[in-house]
Amino acid sequence: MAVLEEPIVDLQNVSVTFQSGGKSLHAVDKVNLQINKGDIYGIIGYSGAGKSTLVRTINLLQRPTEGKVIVGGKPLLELSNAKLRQARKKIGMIFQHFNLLNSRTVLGNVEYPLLSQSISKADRRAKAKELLDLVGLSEFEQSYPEQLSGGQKQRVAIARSLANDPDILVSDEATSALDPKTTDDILKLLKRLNQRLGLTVVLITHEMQVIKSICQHVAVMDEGKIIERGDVAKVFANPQQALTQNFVDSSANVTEALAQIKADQGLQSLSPNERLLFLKFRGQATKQSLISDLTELYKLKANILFANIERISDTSIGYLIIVLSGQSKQLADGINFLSQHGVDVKLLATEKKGDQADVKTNIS
Ligand SMILES: Nc1ncnc2c1ncn2[C@@H]1O[C@H](COP(=O)(O)OP(=O)(O)OP(=O)(O)O)[C@@H](O)[C@H]1O
Repeated sequence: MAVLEEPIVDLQNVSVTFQSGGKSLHAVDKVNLQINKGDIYGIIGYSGAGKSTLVRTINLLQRPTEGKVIVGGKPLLELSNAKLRQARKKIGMIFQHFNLLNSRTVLGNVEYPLLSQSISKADRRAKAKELLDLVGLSEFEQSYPEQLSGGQKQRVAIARSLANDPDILVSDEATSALDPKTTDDILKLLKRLNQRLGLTVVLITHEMQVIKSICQHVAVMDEGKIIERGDVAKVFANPQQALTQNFVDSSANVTEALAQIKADQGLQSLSPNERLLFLKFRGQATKQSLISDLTELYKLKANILFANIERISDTSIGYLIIVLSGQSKQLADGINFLSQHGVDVKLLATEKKGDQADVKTNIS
């Protein structure tokens, strides 16, 4: 759905400090975050970055130590308990482990949030059935959670989170326990709900694929702070922070390939006229035949150990890990040639000079 220029979530200077063992831990540190109505906003970071703590301030499941939490124009910290309860109903939440009631049927789980509403039993039932239909689980209304797969359980949790017609859905690692195909199905469902119901989705994850597949905007979090944010394609196509770059690299399986190459004994046989290189191509550089130019212009041979392309919106980032071999002057000239053509070149390993034929590596 179209994102409106109207913040539905407005966190101003929000901090959460925990006291443990006589020490203060700044789980969230003076964060400002505005999320517009209709957006699908992803927050990415490694474990412990503060993502859960931050999103839990949106419905005051976690009260901030300082700052303002304004949701739908209302300053939540200033509301009476009754008004806060009403405001919270407009913020649905789903979790990694679904949090379903095992003693209740699927239908019973979806009806549960409506029990405190003053609506008739028939209307409550009709609403729950409608929601189960929306998430594609009508046939399972009399089943119990333990009879369902992980993906189905998450669909029940999504239906339940929609019972009070929320404006915002907060997803706390909702796909982390699911396999890739089921993850994809759940993300598509969230996208469909965003488009059909105009639901604003705020999701946290440690996986870039999740962000790439449905989010319009992203914030990268580290040590309680947002270190980079913006349009998903812009942030990931041109990361300004090393951590953001790490997410892009691991999404392209580069991190894994580097670890494998490091562990590989074949690396030990690098000879003095060989260089192990990590090349990153972006923009124009992905469209040129630079590797074959190395052979023609510098008589160098390139043995490709790993190749991949990460597509982010209309930008491609190419990754190559190669062993380049040739005479040392030409190796230096060839590497220079690549750099001059906009390729990011990292020398991963070279034979160590001296008596021993050890390999010196830069793979981190
Ligand atoms: N109730 C609490 N009391 C004390 N420390 C806490 C509490 N909740 C979270 N923390 C700490 O705050 C920091 C941020 O935790 P948080 O769960 O928000 O991170 P996260 O990015 O969501 O990571 P994860 O994905 O592992 O949950 C961590 O160091 C965590 O141990």
